[in-house]
Amino acid sequence: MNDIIIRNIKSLILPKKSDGPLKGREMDELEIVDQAMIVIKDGVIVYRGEENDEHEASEIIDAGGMIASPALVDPHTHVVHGGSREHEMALKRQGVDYLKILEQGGGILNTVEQTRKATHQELLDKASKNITRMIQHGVLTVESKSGYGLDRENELKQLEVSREISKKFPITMRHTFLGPHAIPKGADGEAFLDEMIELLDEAKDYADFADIFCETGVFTIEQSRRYMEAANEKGMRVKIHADEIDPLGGLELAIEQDAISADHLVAASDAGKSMLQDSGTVAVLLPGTTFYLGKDQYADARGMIEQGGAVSLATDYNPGSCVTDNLQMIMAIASLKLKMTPNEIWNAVTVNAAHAIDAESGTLEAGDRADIVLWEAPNHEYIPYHYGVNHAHTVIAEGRVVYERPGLTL
Ligand SMILES: N=CN[C@@H](CCC(=O)O)C(=O)O
Ligand SMILES: [Zn+2]
Repeated sequence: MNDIIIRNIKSLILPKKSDGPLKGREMDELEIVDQAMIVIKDGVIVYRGEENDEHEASEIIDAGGMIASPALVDPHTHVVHGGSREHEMALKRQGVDYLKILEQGGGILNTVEQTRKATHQELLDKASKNITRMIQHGVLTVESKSGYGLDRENELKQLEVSREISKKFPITMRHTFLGPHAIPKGADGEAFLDEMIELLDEAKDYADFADIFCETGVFTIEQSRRYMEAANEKGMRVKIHADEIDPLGGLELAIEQDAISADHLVAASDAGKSMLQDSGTVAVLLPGTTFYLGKDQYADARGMIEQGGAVSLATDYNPGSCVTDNLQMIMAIASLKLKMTPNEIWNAVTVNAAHAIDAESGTLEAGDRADIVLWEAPNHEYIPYHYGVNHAHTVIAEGRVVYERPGLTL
């Protein structure tokens, strides 16, 4: 006997299973099965496809004509941090630049102060609220970075909290050590980087990946290369915050260092974009950040896809440059500003996002974890179209309903 059958699914959205990320034209392919069902046993998929009468289960969920998909994957977040930075909103609107705020000791460094002050429990309680909202919005796989500690004690504290979240919630997590996220006030960049390279030996017991913020006034290409080489030598797969504001050649460096992902890429060079096709690096685009910083130039998703690259999307949830837990909002911005097609967007927040963090690919094959979302929407194109609201109605983690949208109490 199976545990659960989900019946009466209007359409089932199925990204294509593949060993690597979907690249170029493949990103526009999506299988849609109409009038579908999903059968689950012991938290894994037994069958998904056209509805039939061949299965029995102890529990039947009537999807009532909703659409279903694998749960979403958010492959770039800074969900563990202290404090908040709403006071920066006014500064930014007055035209003060994001990097200028950092240079003056604000921005990331402000969050560093607040994160250092916070206890483990305070960080856990705060991040739990964000994770709860992410789950309510249909996300069951999340990458989480450190980077607001900038010293041994506080970087490891962030990573410990991150690991505790994965025990507390029914989600899959990947943890990333982002020690070189900024240069602490008064510190020497080179000496600080040496410290962070040394810390990799301990961080690798807590984190799956090593990341660095390569940007003007933060870490140079040469420094980023030094860090990535050290991490690779220690057997850690690398990631990089690259070409977010200035075209430094971070994407080329990511590919040279066989990074699992290169993230941001708003100012990536044409040479870098053309190299994506033959690389194992996923371009993780964060258009919510461009939107939130009030900029006009977005990452060239079309150029990357048309040249055969693999593109993914993430919230980049963080307290300064993109304060949203809602990946559906990012799907809308990807449609409006990155000009990605609905199929590309769905692949970018499922299978390609999973490949960007080496997680299960979320294609609902038999044997896969039953992480599923029932969406109150007539079709998959509707979700990026009707923006800014939550379309997730029921979220199922490993075959268990963990969220159901509450109604009004009138
Ligand atoms: N750009 C660098 N790091 C984060 C922002 C962190 C912050 O502003 O607190 C990002 O990915 O956008
Ligand atoms: Zn980031």
